[in-house]
Amino acid sequence: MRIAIGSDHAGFELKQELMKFLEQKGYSVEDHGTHSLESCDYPVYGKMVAQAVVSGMSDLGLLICGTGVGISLAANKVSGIRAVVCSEPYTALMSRQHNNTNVLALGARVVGVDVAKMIVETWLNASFLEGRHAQRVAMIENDIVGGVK
Ligand SMILES: O=C(CO)[C@H](O)[C@H](O)COP(=O)(O)O
Repeated sequence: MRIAIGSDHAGFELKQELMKFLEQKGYSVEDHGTHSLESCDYPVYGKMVAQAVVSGMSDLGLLICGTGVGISLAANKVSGIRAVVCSEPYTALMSRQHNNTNVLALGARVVGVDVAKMIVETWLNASFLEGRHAQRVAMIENDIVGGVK
């Protein structure tokens, strides 16, 4: 599986840790930056990783900023992206099973390295349950709720 990863300066150190973790587990990781602790703008990395996923270059995306919020908002602006911010594994699991999320965002100022690894592993090992959830995700994708677009 190919994973696109990106962060701003606040998420840089956690990104480096998670890249090592994922590579050790045999994932192919594409690093979209940032590449240092120098202050930078999270929307740039959110968009790059989102585009890698919707283009099919990567299967899933992993994003990290201080809280995970800004970078997930940026990713969710790209059509076809369903990004979730998680700070515990249960939401990560459900977001794959029920919402078919394709980007996971983490807050490096919120979760420690070990919890982050647990969240990432849970998310990657889960899969979409389809059934009733497919119809609901389609409503989001097509922006149709109650027949109103
Ligand atoms: O969490 C974030 C966005 O949601 C950013 O990482 C955070 O806003 C960066 O802050 P600063 O420039 O003060 O390091």
